Amino acid sequence: MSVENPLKSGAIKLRARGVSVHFPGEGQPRQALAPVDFECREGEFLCLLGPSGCGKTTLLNVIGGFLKPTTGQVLIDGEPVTRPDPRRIFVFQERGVFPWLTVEENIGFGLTDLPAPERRRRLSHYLELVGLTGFARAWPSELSGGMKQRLEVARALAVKPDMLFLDEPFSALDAITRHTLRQELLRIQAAERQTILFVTHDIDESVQLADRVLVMSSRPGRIQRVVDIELPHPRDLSSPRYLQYRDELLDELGLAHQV
Ligand SMILES: Nc1ncnc2c1ncn2[C@@H]1O[C@H](COP(=O)(O)OP(=O)(O)OP(=O)(O)O)[C@@H](O)[C@H]1O
Repeated sequence: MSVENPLKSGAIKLRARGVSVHFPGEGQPRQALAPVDFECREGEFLCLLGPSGCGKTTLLNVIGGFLKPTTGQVLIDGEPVTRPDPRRIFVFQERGVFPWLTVEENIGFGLTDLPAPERRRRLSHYLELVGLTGFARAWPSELSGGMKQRLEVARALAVKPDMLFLDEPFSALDAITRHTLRQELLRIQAAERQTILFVTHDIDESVQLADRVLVMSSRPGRIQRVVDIELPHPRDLSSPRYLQYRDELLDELGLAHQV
């Protein structure tokens, strides 16, 4: 079945052109990222998929303005990225929430400039969106790992970022929680129409979530292939088309037919 992807004609939000990164090494600099070129459209869910050490985080750091590339540039809304921008929010696996603030204080952290009624409205909207209503006054230490991760997503969304970057946000969680949070992220994205760049080394995660998967290979990291996942949501994880995409990506990463 072929599903026309409306994102294919949307405006380009992010454009990476010839982005490469060398880190200083013993002797000569080590190339972590070969020149990469890609685009991400408004409202798209793009996954960067690749093995450990292929440069996914390095690329994300360049896109976020935390790291200057050795060559090339990243443009967001046509503007070169030169430094971190509070309109673009990162969610990392280990970054965690602020343990000294309650759930609602965590979500409200970036909202202090808003008038009180709007702040209250956002707090209750995002508490509800991530299923934490009833835990507003709880401390992070009273939450499970999955709830903390939902809190982190709520905190990121509450400031209404124009892009969301997620670096393996669910990888420390158990398989069931991970699966649930992926569903929730998709539900939230459908409601909020966020543009999302999601880093993962999990093939299933990428097929379950992405509109497009950029498959990366290592040493130096490069974009090996771009795969459009033309499946409607919610995705049936046992459908022949789903399994076909999964096999295709396994094959692409050289993991097919291994025992
Ligand atoms: N600050 C740094 N200095 C030197 N080398 C670095 C630095 N950061 C990353 N590297 C190297 O760059 C390469 C890519 O690392 P990166 O963390 O981007 O990979 P990754 O794909 O995100 O890996 P993982 O999935 O394990 O998080 C690795 O070989 C790593 O050792």
